[in-house]
Amino acid sequence: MQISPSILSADFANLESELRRISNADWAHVDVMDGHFVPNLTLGLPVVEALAKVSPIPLDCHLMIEDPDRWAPQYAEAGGSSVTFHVEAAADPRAIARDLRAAGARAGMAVKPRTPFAPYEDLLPDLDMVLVMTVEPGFGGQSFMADQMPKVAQVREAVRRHGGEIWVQVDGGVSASTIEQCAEAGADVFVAGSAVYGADDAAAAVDELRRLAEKHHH
Ligand SMILES: O=C(CO)[C@@H](O)[C@H](O)COP(=O)(O)O
Repeated sequence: MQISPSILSADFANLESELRRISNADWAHVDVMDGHFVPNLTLGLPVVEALAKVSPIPLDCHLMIEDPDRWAPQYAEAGGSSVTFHVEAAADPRAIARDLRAAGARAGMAVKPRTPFAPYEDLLPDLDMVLVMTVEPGFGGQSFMADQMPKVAQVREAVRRHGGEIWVQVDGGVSASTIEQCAEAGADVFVAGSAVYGADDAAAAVDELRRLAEKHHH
């Protein structure tokens, strides 16, 4: 059970100190957006490289970009301990996952809300994490899509059948009022942006999310 606060809702002028506010979290979720795969533009390789040098916790890079086949391994080399690409943008998702592992990162594959998981189940042996988006990617602060919970349960079941340690991550609208249904459905890594960075005490928000998710840990 792990908490990965999204720095999309942090103060981008002070990212080093914003990372220190969440040093009790397991990961710092870094939203890389290219203005093409999603209609928003955030940061890229040089910023990830700089953050990796100062972050007290490992970086969980979520690539919302075109051509992850070309770029994803470079985020591992830049210091991303976990790197997640979108299957919708991938030409050869298995090759990306293998390249990520070869570069020393955990390999994550993300699916947007309208993308089914079943066609990609055979990729599980090459994956360390599946990210089920619970909003349309692109922006923080959107409403949680509870209709994605059956997909979370489906991924959890596939992971159980497959065996091994593959994490199931949820991202988008995760807060104190929605995290329990995610955990109940089978998620074990929780991304939360506005629920953490919008709180006066970000570390306390992380602790509270962890406490709520642990109630449903199975
Ligand atoms: O990837 C994304 C958005 O595309 C997320 O990481 C959001 O940034 C999460 O923000 P909240 O919904 O928790 O505010």
